[in-house]
Amino acid sequence: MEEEFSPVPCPSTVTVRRNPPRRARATPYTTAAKPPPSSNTHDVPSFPIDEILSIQIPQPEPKPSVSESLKIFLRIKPLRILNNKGTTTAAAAKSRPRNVWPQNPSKKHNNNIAAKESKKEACITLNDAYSVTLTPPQALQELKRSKTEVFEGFSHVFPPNCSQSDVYSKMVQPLLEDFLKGKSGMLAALGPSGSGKTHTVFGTPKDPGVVPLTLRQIFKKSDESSPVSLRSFYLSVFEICSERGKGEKAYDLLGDGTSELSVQQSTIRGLKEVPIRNLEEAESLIGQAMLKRATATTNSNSQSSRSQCIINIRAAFDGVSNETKVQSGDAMLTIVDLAGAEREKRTGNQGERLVESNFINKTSMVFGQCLRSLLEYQKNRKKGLQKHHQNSLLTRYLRDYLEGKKRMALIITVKAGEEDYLDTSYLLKQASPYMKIKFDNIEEVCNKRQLKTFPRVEKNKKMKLSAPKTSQNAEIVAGYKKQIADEVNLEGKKADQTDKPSPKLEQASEDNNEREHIIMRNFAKVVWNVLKQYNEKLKVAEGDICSLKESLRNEQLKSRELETELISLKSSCLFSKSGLAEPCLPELGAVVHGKEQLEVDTSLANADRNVDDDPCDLIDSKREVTAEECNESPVPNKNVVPGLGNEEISCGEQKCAKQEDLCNLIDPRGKVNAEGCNESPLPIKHVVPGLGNEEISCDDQKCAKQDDPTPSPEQVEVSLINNRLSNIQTKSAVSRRFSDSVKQERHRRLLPASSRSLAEEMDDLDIKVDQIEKPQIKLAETRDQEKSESTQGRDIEIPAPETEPASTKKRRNEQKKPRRRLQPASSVLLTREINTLEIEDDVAEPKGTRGGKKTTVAQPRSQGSVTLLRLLTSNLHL
Ligand SMILES: Nc1ncnc2c1ncn2[C@@H]1O[C@H](COP(=O)(O)OP(=O)(O)OP(=O)(O)O)[C@@H](O)[C@H]1O
Repeated sequence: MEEEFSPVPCPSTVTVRRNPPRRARATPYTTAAKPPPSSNTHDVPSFPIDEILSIQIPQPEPKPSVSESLKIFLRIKPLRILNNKGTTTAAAAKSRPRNVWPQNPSKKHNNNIAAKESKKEACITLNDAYSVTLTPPQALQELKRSKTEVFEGFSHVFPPNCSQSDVYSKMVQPLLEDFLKGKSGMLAALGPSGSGKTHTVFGTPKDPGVVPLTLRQIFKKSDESSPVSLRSFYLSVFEICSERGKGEKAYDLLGDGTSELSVQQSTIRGLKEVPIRNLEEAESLIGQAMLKRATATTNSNSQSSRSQCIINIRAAFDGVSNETKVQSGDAMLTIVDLAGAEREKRTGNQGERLVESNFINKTSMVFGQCLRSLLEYQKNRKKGLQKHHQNSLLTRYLRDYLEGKKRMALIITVKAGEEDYLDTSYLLKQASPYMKIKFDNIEEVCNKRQLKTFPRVEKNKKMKLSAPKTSQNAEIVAGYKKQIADEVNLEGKKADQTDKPSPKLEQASEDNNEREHIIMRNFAKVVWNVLKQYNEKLKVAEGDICSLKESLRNEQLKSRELETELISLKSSCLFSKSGLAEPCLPELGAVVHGKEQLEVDTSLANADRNVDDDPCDLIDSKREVTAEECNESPVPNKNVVPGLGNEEISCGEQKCAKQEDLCNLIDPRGKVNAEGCNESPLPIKHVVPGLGNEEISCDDQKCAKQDDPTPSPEQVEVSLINNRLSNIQTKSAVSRRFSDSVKQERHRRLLPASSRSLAEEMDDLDIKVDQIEKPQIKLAETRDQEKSESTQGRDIEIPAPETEPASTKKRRNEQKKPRRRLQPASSVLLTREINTLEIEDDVAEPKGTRGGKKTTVAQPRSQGSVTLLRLLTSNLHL
């Protein structure tokens, strides 16, 4: 047991397959056959648009036009015909003259003919249902004028012993089926006189022919298919004969009276179309027509037809389908019994009968010409169709059939006797090529404009001679007839309460399904094409989007590179700035300038707080400003520390001490402006590198006052400091109390002789410079002088420090561009002397211990200086 549960030893090597074998993606075709798994119902596959778009829809092949050959039937007349008694008699002997003329006078002669006919052999034998063999008589064979021929290709060959029903079922039944479906058709009987055309078409009461059997079948089907028939049948019969060889005339065989029809062009007017409601009425009308037809007794036929007889059976579909709501049309079934061509020798016709015979032969000839022309036209359509139909009234009436536009059938009746060999041979040779005639199935085209809404009324007066036009209306709507018939059948079935649908109904539903299928297929094709076009456009748009994205990415890279380059340039320029170099770029300079301005503002704000706290400290912190005011000139002892907010530009320790001592005195009058500095004859310029307002000149302050009478906090602060310091200076004191001229005079008096000359020179320079300066500055000076004078004897109120906008300050700084002025050497010496004098004066004053180191330079003070100092001191205390 332990061995069974022992762990399986690990293999020495393990093969891990990382990528399992992949299978090809299943196509819709492969997946369609498999049932969808029930477990993956939530996994909706992606729409296989690619596969669908790749499918090529096969284009439907054009339907070949439905065409059929001309059907030609052959019926062989029996040599011997059974009589009513059941005995066999010769066909010729059986013929009983009815309209006796010309009658054979000798009864004996007829008996001889019958005897001869019984002894003769047949010239035509039936090979099969579609071919016959024609054998010439022995006499002709000996003369070698003719030989045995085989004629084949018939639709059907009716043997001599065939019945009328056989002929009907094989020949007429298909036509009748199409006729009931709404397709018109025509059947014509051709053959020599006495061959049995009339017998085939009409028959006898005991052996009815095609027409009676058709009528029977029509009413039989009508009764069976639709109890409430929506179809109406009409019958019209007329004949075309010659009138004494002068022309053709049409007679209505169903009319009364003269029954002559008016023929205009191809239209027969006055033809009576009798509605037939049942078989009895129809047979009665047919019998009436047969009695009126012109016949005559010839040697070939005791009751030979002397006219072309046309029977029309029209079916009118007047009902309306409940489903399709379309109206029906008509169909026409035309049966023609032609007069038999006859040879003069055989018929023995003379006189008027001979004229009739010529007319009959001519009509038969034109009929044959039309068929041959149609055959040639179908073989070579470039040749054109010969209009032989215009040569006879009958062919004009049957034009559409003879031009192959409608379907027709021919039955050739022949006699099988040896003496009939020539007639039969001639006819078969003529008719054999007709078997190649094709009829296009153009009748199935439905023209809805010709549909009729209500049942037709009887049309007896007018009838168009052109049969195609008459029947076209009915044939165009053939498709709808079928639907109506199906609807009728459906109603009939409903009445019978039978669940099983009729074949017609199924056919109708199949037709509807086929139609819907065709519509949906065409619609799918259109949608398919649209989808393909959209797919192509979508691909193009995606390509554009990709290119735009690529260009955008490139632009972003370029922008980043430019930014990096700009930053490097800024950094390099900042380094250059730190080395007291000008900014490399204006923007960078502006940035640096703004930064410096911000630093200055910050420092000034701090100074404001210091001033508020202790004006003396303010003086200390801003001492360099005062030093600049006083020692902007290239004085050797001037110390400039650029870049520091509290750069100390000290004129000497004793000066600072003096400032500290005098701060309390200056404070109440702290509003004294610093323009006093400029009032000195020396143009003093103050430059403090590293500050936003590096150069603070008294001239600039004056300009600022002109622009803005309300001093900014910084201005007030700086001016306060400067004034305080300048009050210490003798020069400043003097300048506050005297005008320029007085000041100059005082300078002259105070300065030594050597310095006085220099001072005069400096005055000249100053005057020249002042003349160059703007008038505003002069006005400001004047105003400041007045203000300074007005401040005498009253306290100066220091306005509360206000925050000056940075923009205003910047503008003012921009306007107050520092103007460097070169000073001559004499001016330098004079300034130095003045400073020395001031320092000496200051030193002479008693000083406190505050302010740091004190300069202990002891120089002898002149009397004038002492007086001046006293005067200044006394004035300050006023
Ligand atoms: N198949 C047949 N069976 C029995 N009798 C026939 C047959 N064919 C013709 N007959 C008879 O032959 C005779 C002549 O026939 P029919 O009148 O039909 O000839 P036809 O071709 O019409 O001649 P026509 O052109 O002169 O009018 C008729 O009496 C007819 O009954």
